[in-house]
Amino acid sequence: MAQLGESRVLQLFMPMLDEHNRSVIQVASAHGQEPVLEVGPGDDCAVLTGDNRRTVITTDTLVHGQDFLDIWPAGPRSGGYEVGWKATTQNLADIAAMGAEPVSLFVSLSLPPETPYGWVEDFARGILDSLHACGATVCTVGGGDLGSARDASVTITAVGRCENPVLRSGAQPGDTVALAGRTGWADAGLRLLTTTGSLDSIEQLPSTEKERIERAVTHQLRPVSPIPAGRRAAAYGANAMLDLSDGLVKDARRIAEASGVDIVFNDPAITELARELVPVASLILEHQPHNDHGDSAVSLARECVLGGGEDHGLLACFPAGATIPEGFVALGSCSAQERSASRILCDGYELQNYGWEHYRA
Ligand SMILES: Nc1ncnc2c1ncn2[C@@H]1O[C@H](COP(=O)(O)OP(=O)(O)O)[C@@H](O)[C@H]1O
Ligand SMILES: Cc1ncc(C[n+]2csc(CCOP(=O)(O)OP(=O)(O)O)c2C)c(N)n1
Ligand SMILES: [Mg+2]
Repeated sequence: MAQLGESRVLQLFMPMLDEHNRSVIQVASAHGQEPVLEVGPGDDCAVLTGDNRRTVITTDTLVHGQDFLDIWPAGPRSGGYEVGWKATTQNLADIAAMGAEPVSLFVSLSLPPETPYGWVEDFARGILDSLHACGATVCTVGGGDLGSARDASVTITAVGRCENPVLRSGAQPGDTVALAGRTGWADAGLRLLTTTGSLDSIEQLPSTEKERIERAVTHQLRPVSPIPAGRRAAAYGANAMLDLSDGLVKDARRIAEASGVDIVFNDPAITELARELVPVASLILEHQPHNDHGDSAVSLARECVLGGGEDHGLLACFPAGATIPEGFVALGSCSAQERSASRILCDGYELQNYGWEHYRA
């Protein structure tokens, strides 16, 4: 990067973004939609054209050392491709969680000068491939910024459009609580990447187990959020929704507190979510025998499901008796808040202290 200079670095990946934007605008106009990006990268600002819908905007940052590692202890890397992918998914999920359609991304990238220039090409490819994998079919890249920093970091701002935003505060007693996408897999992947030593040994495992372990690692490095499910939830009348970034219990509590309800998960639904993770948990335990909730693979799989962040599934509350849209699985229901603070329960027990906390000592 230091040898190329800023404008040559931009020239490396801008054609890729311009081509993407042109094809998105073509797809949008073929569907009778107004092209949302009137002026893309290259001027002082992007210009987005309006339609009658509301605009939703969010921003999220990934920092080397805190959110990803260049080389993980178990061997795999988070290069430009993985960082671009993950930053994109994380922002798309927040847009989808409002019941909105992502229409443009703004990408601010700070890199150490010694970063190899291939990194930024991979980064741009990662953004575009995440858009594709998540089903964000009409999302352009409106622009961004390049800078240098000792540690790599990326901040993406995403813009979306919707008719009626689905907030966290609308859940009602009696609502069905349902999940689209996954929970627990990215956390299992993080544990595999950081604590199990080399992953070479998985080559000897039966193919179904090997496939699950690879799936967990992939969910940490390149998470996929079911973006169209957000708009579907809104169309089916969802009262509240958010994306799971910090863990099922912690994020469910955000809906519960904002709405003034309790949330009660069904134990069999949670057990079912954890089932496929049990063999992955076994491998983690071979290398790291203790966890906060006991030391059996079953309890560790459950801990990942309840407390693991970064899968960016969508948790939505649907009115009692409403049809749950395709792609969502019912996990429980909302009930009237019984105490002074909202509670998250499962099978009569209160669930506490699960989830990711940035400033934990
Ligand atoms: N530095 C900040 N300035 C203003 N608002 C912020 C800041 N950091 C977070 N927020 C707001 O606090 C809320 C929670 O943030 P966050 O946990 O990052 O959301 P999410 O998990 O959906 O990405 C969001 O509405 C966000 O806009
Ligand atoms: C090196 C490294 N350490 C720890 C983690 C785990 N981790 C980092 S951030 C996070 C939670 C989600 O991130 P956040 O920025 O809070 O997302 P938001 O809630 O803003 O969408 C988790 C589980 C990681 N991915 N990489
Ligand atoms: Mg969110």
